[in-house]
Amino acid sequence: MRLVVVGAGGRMGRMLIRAVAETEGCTLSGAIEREGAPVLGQDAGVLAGLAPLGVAVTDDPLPVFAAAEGVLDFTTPAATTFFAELAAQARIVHVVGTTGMDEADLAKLAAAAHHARIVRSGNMSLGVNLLAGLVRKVSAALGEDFDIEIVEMHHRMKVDAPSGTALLLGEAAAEGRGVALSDTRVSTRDGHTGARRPGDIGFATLRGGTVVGDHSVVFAGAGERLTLSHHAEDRGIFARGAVRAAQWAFDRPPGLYSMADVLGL
Ligand SMILES: NC(=O)C1=CN([C@@H]2O[C@H](COP(=O)(O)OP(=O)(O)OC[C@H]3O[C@@H](n4cnc5c(N)ncnc54)[C@H](OP(=O)(O)O)[C@@H]3O)[C@@H](O)[C@H]2O)C=CC1
Ligand SMILES: O=C(O)C1=N[C@H](C(=O)O)C[C@H](O)C1
Repeated sequence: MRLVVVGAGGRMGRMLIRAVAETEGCTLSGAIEREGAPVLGQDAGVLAGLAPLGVAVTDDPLPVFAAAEGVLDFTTPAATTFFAELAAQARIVHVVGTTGMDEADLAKLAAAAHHARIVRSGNMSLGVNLLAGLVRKVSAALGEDFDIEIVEMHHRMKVDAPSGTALLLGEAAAEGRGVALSDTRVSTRDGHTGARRPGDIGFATLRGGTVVGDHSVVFAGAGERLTLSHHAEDRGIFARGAVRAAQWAFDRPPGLYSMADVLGL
């Protein structure tokens, strides 16, 4: 499968180039960065710490998308909505790992999915998607006597909060209870907050150092506490998940899919 990596110079972009190069049946057919990026013109393989792959990083996605079968996109919400339109026009698979997208961004992805095969997830790892299933079950089993708090920590460069993974886990917890996360979500607490409202799903965000991604879902009851956690140690888990998602989506009809669909969970 001929795959393009957009945001090629980023932390995930470089991991994605490596994952494509290491996956049998996949080739890197293009690498895109934004206009003016310092890595333009560099060989994508060298950029990712590999031998040269003969693919130069460019800021012109049109000819690159036209010659590809899929695009792996871990960039920014603005870039992802732009690439979604191009991927839909080119009728290629679009794997979206970008987080921090708002309702308007998601509506644009849904529109593009009428023509494109889009796989989107706040976390492309097997472990987190299994964890989401466990959270859904535990949340359903325990009910509202147990308060749910989601704690996440990421590296100091992360720009969005709560993380896409925390929100994915929050959605799973809310589904387990049969409620909407939008009605129960509490993402900030400061000052005299009053007592915790029954049924709230709380989020706490920590940022610092080089943490790849830690998530815990705490179920706190009267006299006991259950915690389900995932610790990402290497960004390779997200990159390999993204390549797997692209291969899975190759022969699917247009639509918006999740990593749970890819993994058959
Ligand atoms: N779903 C998942 O499993 C995972 C999701 N993520 C998410 O992926 C996203 C990226 O994370 P990370 O790699 O750490 O971030 P980085 O900032 O390191 O990488 C993003 C890259 O995209 C580039 N970029 C921005 N705009 C454009 C554009 N218009 N065209 C081409 N390239 C562009 C940036 O360039 P520049 O810096 O020059 O602006 C940068 O190189 C985040 O939203 C993060 O939360 C991360 C890991 C796993
Ligand atoms: O920005 C990151 O680094 C990560 N982002 C994703 C998120 O927002 O959950 C996934 C992973 O935790 C790393």
